[in-house]
Amino acid sequence: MTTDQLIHQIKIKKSFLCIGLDVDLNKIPVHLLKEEDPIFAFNKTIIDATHHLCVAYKPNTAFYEAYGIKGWQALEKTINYLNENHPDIFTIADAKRGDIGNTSTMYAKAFFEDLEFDSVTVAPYMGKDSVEPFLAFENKHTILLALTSNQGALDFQTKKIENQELYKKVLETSKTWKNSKNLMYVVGATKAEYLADIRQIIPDSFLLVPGVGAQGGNLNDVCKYGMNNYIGLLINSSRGIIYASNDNDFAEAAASKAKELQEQMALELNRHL
Ligand SMILES: O=C(O)c1cc(=O)[nH]c(=O)n1[C@@H]1O[C@H](COP(=O)(O)O)[C@@H](O)[C@H]1O
Repeated sequence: MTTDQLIHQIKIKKSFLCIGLDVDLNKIPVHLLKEEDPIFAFNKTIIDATHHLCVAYKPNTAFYEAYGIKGWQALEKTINYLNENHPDIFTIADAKRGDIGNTSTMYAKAFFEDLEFDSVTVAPYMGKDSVEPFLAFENKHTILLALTSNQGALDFQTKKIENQELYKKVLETSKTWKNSKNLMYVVGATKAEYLADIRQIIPDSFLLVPGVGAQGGNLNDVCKYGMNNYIGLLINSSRGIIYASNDNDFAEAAASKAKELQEQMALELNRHL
């Protein structure tokens, strides 16, 4: 999917919500555990109930890898279900990969060619030659970790080297890489106060912003400092939506939480556009 198509979807749906499909078998309704593939059954029901309220889904691959081959099969079924039934929805493999060049190429093939995701999250730590193999794929997006939502983000990302914070160096340097137009960036919703500075360096790029809901990030602050002329935001919530209830009404409860966020986003879009 191209960025223009994503922006078009945001305008149609009045939503820049990304729903995180972080499936934990200890948290899903017990009746689903009787299904042949409980993870896919859960995802399908959540997708059916929420697809009109969001523009993106983000399965975090850890939650699938943890269940071995069955988990990976559930991930494959989930992306196939999305691509067949909702081709207008942007898909993110949250895998946080990145390695020496030939290995990164294989990671990119796994997520872009085999599983056919639109994007993958990538760590910048190994530098240019670890990220460019992902950027080489046409109409696919590499979402680079810039400033993450967790406490440990302060251990390295905000530390200064050569008088500049490391996360700013990541943003600036990555702009010089081949096919950098295919980059988006992760900035945690818990770090909204940094967004004005971030927008100075990357005014036009899309940001994936996780951390509203369970981690306490504020949607209004993120929009105030992070939204640009192309909207430029995908705001993710995982647990706050998919585990709104662990009873028979889990899909309705998820849809209602997603709708709450979508309505706030519609207000922000009205204010901004
Ligand atoms: O790359 C991510 O998506 C990510 C980056 C980050 O800085 N913080 C962060 O929470 N995430 C992911 O976003 C999701 C947040 O989930 P909830 O806290 O349940 O909404 C998880 O899949 C995290 O792995």
